[in-house]
Amino acid sequence: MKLSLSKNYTNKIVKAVAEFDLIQDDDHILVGLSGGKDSSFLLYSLAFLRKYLGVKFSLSVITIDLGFNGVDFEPLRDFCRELAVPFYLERTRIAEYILQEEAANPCAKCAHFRKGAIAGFMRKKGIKKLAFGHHYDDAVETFLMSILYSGQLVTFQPKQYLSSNDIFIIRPLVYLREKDIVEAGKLLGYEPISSPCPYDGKTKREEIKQYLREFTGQKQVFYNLAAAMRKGASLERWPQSPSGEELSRKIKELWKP
Ligand SMILES: Nc1ncnc2c1ncn2[C@@H]1O[C@H](COP(=O)(O)OP(=O)(O)OP(=O)(O)O)[C@@H](O)[C@H]1O
Repeated sequence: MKLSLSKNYTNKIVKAVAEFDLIQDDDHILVGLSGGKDSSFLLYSLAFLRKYLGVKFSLSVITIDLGFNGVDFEPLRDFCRELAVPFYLERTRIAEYILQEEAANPCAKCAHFRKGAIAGFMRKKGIKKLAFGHHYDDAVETFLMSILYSGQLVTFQPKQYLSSNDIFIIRPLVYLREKDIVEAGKLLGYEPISSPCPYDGKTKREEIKQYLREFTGQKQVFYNLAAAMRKGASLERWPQSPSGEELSRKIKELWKP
C-alpha cells in the first residue's frame, strides 16, 4: 500500500510528538485499533511517520474483541497486513458483562475493562507504550464533560504514565480536529467498522459533541476552550473550598445574631 499524508496532517502530529515528547528512539508502540475512523487513521499515520521521523520506532496493533456478535475483524487484519504491522486480536466477554449488568456508566466500565485487557497483553509481551486515537475534539469534550458532570477541570493528557501497569499512553492525534480525520478517511482504503455497541451515539459525550457543534459555530470558541485546558489558564481560579468545619468556625465567628 502506498502511503501518503499531506503537510496539514503531518505538521499537527509532529507538533504533538515534539511538544509532549511522545516517541523515543527504539520505542515499540502498540496501537489500540477499534476499527473505527480515529484509531484506523492513527495507525495509518504512524505507519507513514515511521519512515520520516528522526526517531526509530516499531509498531504493532492490538484489537480487543468486546464480544459483540457478528463483527468481522478480517478487514482490520488485512489493513494491518497492507501496512506491514503485526496484528493481535484478543477475545473478551466485556460486552456480555456490560449488557447483562445494565451497568451504570457502561461506557466508562467498558473503557476500563478494555484498558485492563490491553495492559494484560502488554505485560505478556513486554510492551511499554500504547497509542490511542483520541483527537482535539475528544480532549475538549472530555474537559467540558468533567466541568459539567464532575465539577473538575481535567481532561486526558497527551502522554500519560499509568503507574499501576508501568506503561505510557500516548495520543499523537491530539492536535487534529475530528473533521480532519473524517476527511482523511478516504486514504485508508477500507470502510472503518461501525460500532456494534447499543450505547453508541446515545452517550453524554454525544450530547456534548452536539452542543459543542452548535456552540462552536464561532470557531474561536473551540480554541478558547482548548486554551482553558492549559495549566497556566488556571491562575485566577477561586481558592480551594475550605473544610466544613473551618467554614462553620468562620461563620460562627462572623455571624452573632
Ligand atoms: N476494541 C478496541 N481495541 C483496541 N483499542 C481500542 C478499542 N476501542 C477503542 N480503542 C482505542 O481507544 C481509543 C478511544 O476509544 P473510544 O471508544 O473513545 O474510540 P473513538 O474515539 O470512537 O475512536 P475510534 O474511531 O478509533 O473507534 C480509540 O481511539 C482506540 O485507540
